Amino acid sequence: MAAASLIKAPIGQNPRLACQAPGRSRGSVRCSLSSVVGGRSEWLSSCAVLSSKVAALGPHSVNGHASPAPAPSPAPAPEGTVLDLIPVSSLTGGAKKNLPVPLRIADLSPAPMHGSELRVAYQGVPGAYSEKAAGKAYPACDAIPCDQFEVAFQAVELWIADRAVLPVENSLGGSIHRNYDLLLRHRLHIVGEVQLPVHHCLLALPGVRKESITRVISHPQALAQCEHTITRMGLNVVREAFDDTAGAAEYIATNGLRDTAAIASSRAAELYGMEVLADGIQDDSGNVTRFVMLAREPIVPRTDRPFKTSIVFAHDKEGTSVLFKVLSAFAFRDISLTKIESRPHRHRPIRLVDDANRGTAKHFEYMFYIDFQASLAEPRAQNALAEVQEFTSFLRVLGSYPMDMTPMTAGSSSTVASSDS
Ligand SMILES: O=C(O)C(=O)C[C@]1(C(=O)O)C=C[C@@H](O)C=C1
Repeated sequence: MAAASLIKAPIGQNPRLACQAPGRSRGSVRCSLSSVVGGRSEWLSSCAVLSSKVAALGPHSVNGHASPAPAPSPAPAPEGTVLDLIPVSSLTGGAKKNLPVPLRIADLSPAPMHGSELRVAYQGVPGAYSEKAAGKAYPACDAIPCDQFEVAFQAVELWIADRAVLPVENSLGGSIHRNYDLLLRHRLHIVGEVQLPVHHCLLALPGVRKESITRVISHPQALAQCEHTITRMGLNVVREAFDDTAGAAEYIATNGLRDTAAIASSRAAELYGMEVLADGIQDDSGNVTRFVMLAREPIVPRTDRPFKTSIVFAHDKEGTSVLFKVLSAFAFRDISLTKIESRPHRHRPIRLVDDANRGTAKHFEYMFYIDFQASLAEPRAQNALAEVQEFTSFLRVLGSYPMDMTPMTAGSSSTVASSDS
């Protein structure tokens, strides 16, 4: 992929949740990104800050999506007024409206809302693959577009959304590292996974011919997934990264760009009045992206269907030798791993070896992410984790959730791999 420059996504027809600089909020959620970085106590206090910001927004909807957290509070009655003396049951009509509504069991339950009421945050604008993944994970949900992955996490934390559906890996482009980092920085739980066949199209404004295109814009993952096909098509183009695939199509349409094409879905073509110049341009017809479903509460792990468990761990002294020990804890119990990923440890970026090691070499410390095929309800998984805990200085279970068992044929999109909806 050619070096990519990031185009600032325009604020187009699609309202979406956005992170904005303080003081620039226009009906969207403002959030302090730096405040959510750090340890647990920092995280908790930052939640309080973010929650109070949402409360300060009042009972209005956010980009058209009602937020239940800051419910309209009744005007407080002055102490010792007549309201204190009248039994509630004897009040009718308007007077009753001013009294607090009793909490119901449903208000206390962390269980998700059902059916069309479930609000699901995704990154991108309508027509993005993430929107389709949200619909596959939670049919008939109210899908909430967010301009960044971080915003989707915060939308769930702040009760603006009930779930987030975010991509973590693709069969051609590999891992979406940003979401691995965010999983660690936030306290959401993985409650399901969904695999989506991704079928890319080359879109341009109506009447534009391939020969007049000098630039192709899209999400970096989509550019990577179509890299060879675009080259093979003989297009003499620069490739530039954009926030999301559908956003790239929208940008071309909004600005009337006749020298630029977007890699996006056929649904994005319909939504933004674009023409499909080429269909199925992903380098492999079996191109699949795996998304995870995130919630504020974990689901109860079960053993009556195939489950997957995702963990992240680190060790502050032994470095990568701990990896060998951890892998053996799973191997001895016949537990298969489906994914292993490493990310640099933020707070220990580079360590110079000391004199005793007589070297000048530098190395990084890593956080390791592992997905294994077992439910946390299984004793073998519990025993493996108990052993892993002995070897590691940090261990967190990101979630134990039903596996998406959809057969991976291009175009298939039937299974919902979640037991929480
Ligand atoms: O840009 C989009 O349409 C997205 O939903 C994002 C995304 C990704 O992040 O990988 C999702 C699926 C495809 O792999 C390409 C892009």
